[in-house]
Amino acid sequence: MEDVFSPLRSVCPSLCMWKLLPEGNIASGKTTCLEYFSKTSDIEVLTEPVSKWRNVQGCNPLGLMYQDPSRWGLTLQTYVQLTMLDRHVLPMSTPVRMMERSIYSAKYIFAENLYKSGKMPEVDFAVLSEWFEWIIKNIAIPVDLIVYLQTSPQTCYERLKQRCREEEKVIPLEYLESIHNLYEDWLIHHKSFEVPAPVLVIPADHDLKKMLHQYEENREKILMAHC
Ligand SMILES: Nc1ncnc2c1ncn2[C@@H]1O[C@H](COP(=O)(O)OP(=O)(O)O)[C@@H](O)[C@H]1O
Ligand SMILES: Cc1cn([C@H]2C[C@H](O)[C@@H](COP(=O)(O)O)O2)c(=O)[nH]c1=O
Repeated sequence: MEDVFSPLRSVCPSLCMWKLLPEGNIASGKTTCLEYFSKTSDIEVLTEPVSKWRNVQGCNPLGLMYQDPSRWGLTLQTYVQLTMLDRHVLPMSTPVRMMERSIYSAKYIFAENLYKSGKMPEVDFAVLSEWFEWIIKNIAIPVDLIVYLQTSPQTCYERLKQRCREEEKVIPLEYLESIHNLYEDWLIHHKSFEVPAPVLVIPADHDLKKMLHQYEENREKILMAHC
């Protein structure tokens, strides 16, 4: 797709090409956040390709992974990595892009969790890791801001049950606690992996009304802080 802003960018190189990633635990409210900002003009919103993860050529790697993580974890995570990369490299057609999660959280949070919990065999993790390292070394994946929706695992557990996605019915609270801890170590405590962009933390245990209020309060920081 043609980059419609390229003539202007030669005059002003920093011209508002702003890529931000809402990140957070499962059912923390990322999609709801994206839906809210999608009403703003000149923003492109890329939701997570969960429908692909639930149906690739008639197969459901997400469902298979939750049923038998040791057998299907690599299958799912390989496909998540591919579909995330595909989204990262899409040419931008608006000055601001919000992309739900990233190739980074797929690896640093979900693949890591499978491996650390003993559910991904070492060889699977090694192969996935080599793919990941090759990608981030050879393909530019620019990110300007991470918006971390910080929730308690308990809140996510309640929202997850309310959303009631068939594949996720087997998820226990402990799984959300592990994902939460990995996110906190990565984005808050800086204890695990390199963080690819500055992080804006938004407390996200609140009801929808308060969340929308917080999004408005942070609108400038979220959308255009660099311009
Ligand atoms: N602030 C909120 N308070 C209560 N329920 C919420 C809130 N934000 C989202 N939800 C609900 O929680 C569920 C998960 O939200 P969603 O935006 O899909 O999360 P994510 O995309 O992070 O998985 C949905 O049913 C959604 O309607
Ligand atoms: C990135 C990623 C996601 N998943 C799983 C976790 C959830 O069940 C869905 C995503 O839904 P959400 O409501 O947007 O959190 O996909 C995974 O297993 N591995 C991954 O890398």
